[in-house]
Amino acid sequence: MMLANILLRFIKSALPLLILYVGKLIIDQVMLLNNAHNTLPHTRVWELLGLEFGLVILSDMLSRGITLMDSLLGDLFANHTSVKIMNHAATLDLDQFEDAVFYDKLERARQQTVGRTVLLSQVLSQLQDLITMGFLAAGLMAFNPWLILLLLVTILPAFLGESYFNDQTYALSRSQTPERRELDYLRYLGASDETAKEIKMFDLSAFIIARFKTLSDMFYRDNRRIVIKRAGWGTFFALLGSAGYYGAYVFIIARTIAGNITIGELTFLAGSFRQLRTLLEAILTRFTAVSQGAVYLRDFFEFFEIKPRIHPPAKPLPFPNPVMQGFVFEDVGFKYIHSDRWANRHLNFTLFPGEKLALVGENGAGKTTLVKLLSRLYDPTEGRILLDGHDLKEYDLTELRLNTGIIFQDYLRYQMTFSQNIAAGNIAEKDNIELIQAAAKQSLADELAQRLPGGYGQMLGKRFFDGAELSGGEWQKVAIARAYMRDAQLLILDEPTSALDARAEYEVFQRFAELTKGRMAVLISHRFSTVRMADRILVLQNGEIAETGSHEVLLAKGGRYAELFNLQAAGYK
Ligand SMILES: Nc1ncnc2c1ncn2[C@@H]1O[C@H](COP(=O)(O)OP(=O)(O)OP(=O)(O)O)[C@@H](O)[C@H]1O
Repeated sequence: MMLANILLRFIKSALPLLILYVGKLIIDQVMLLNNAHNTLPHTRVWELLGLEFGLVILSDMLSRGITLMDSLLGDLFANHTSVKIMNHAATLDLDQFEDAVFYDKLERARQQTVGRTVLLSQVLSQLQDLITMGFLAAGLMAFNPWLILLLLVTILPAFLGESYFNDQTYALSRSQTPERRELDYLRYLGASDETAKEIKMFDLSAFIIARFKTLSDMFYRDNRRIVIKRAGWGTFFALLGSAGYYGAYVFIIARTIAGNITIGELTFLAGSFRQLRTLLEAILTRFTAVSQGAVYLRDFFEFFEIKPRIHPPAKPLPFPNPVMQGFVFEDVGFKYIHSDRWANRHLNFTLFPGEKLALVGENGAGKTTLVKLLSRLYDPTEGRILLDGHDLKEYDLTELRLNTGIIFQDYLRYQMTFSQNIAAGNIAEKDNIELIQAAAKQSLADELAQRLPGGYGQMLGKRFFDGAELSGGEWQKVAIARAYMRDAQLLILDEPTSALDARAEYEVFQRFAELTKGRMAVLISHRFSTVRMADRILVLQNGEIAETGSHEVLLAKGGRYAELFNLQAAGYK
């Protein structure tokens, strides 16, 4: 399609000169026939007119074909780049997403797919117009080369001016990316199904709108400065261009009056000149758009230059099945990107095959961070994690993920069907309805599906038509089912039961214990009724392990665990 587009444009670029030249022949012929003494037949002039008509029709048809291909190519380009961005984003690490600089890049790259679809056709049009100009200029050149020079000298400042202002606009918009992100966020806060409840209750809309207005006014003021300057200089340069054009026109007319050239040549030259000027203007305007597009394209490529830091080894070890020795943490420490604080430090423990481990500790103690390290969402800043005697980094990442079932406290509520929400735990099995139902039974989500009008095909969430909204605990049951979708050797539940009622939580964990028999499991919970079911408990404090042992041992010890346990127990007495 691209090649056909180029070919059509190339053919079309020769037509203006041809049409003008045939026009010149027609006028010269008419002048000849007008001569009173002439007795020549009229056929030639009609032939020429027919030829011109044919050329104009051809030019029209070529234009249609080019527009059609531009629009098809533009759509393909937009789809292709969106997919490329999503694919690349999928390869990147979790901590890269948690970085504001990265987010800005992603945001700017994303904008390219929407805003730059016409770039391709603009570049091609630019080439086409340049070739047309080349043809026209060759015609002019035959007459007087100085005219071309005059035209160039008067038009050049405009090019330079435009490219200067492009850089300015780009620099400004680049510096505004964080604020633009905030603007988008405010727009979302101000009008979205997820935020409406709180915004209404706390009456925050005036506050949000005021902030939005402050930011958008600031953008307006910054942009206005450049736009006004650009308009001023643009007008001046355009005047210069027109002066050059009319200077040349005066010259041609003078020569015609003096009888040095024919009327046909006058129309040809004046026509070439007018077209050259129109073309130059078009090229100039497009030059702004193309060079703006080109500088923005840099963001696009910058995004693709970001490479993930966590990658699979060249020769990965096969994932052990079954795991024989378990996971060993050797003095593991971890700091989040841009943070000076250790979120985890000096972690030394083993997760044995078949063991149920519970992590307890106050908010921010480092429990979630520990399981993210265990599932290799992050690599340790210091120390290492071994699986069956080999560093976790030596295993294939995909296999490791497949062998780890993890449900986070901030799991996603997919605005998809009930069964898709469960299948998210192992999307390869999305059509395996038996497996989905079995997983739902384990997590108590099955009863819920029976009550929904659409059953397993019921759309969940409020975003799409006919979606059913679930309660917090109901969503959790659906999310927990995801953990049972894969035959993972390590299951991690990071507090996904906090919204379950007491009976449901008890049942969920009973089943969890049964189902994970022989497999490794890590539970994070603030409810000691749940925690005490674990074989062993790690008590985390400020990112480090303060105590470890079974519920009974830790209670008898009378340390931190006993203190937290008694605090909670006292509330129930
Ligand atoms: N993505 C992140 N970027 C930077 N710092 C983080 C990030 N996530 C957590 N932290 C910091 O790391 C520390 C440990 O957080 P973590 O989420 O592991 O705690 P937690 O024990 O799971 O807490 P909670 O009981 O509240 O879930 C906290 O002080 C937190 O501020």
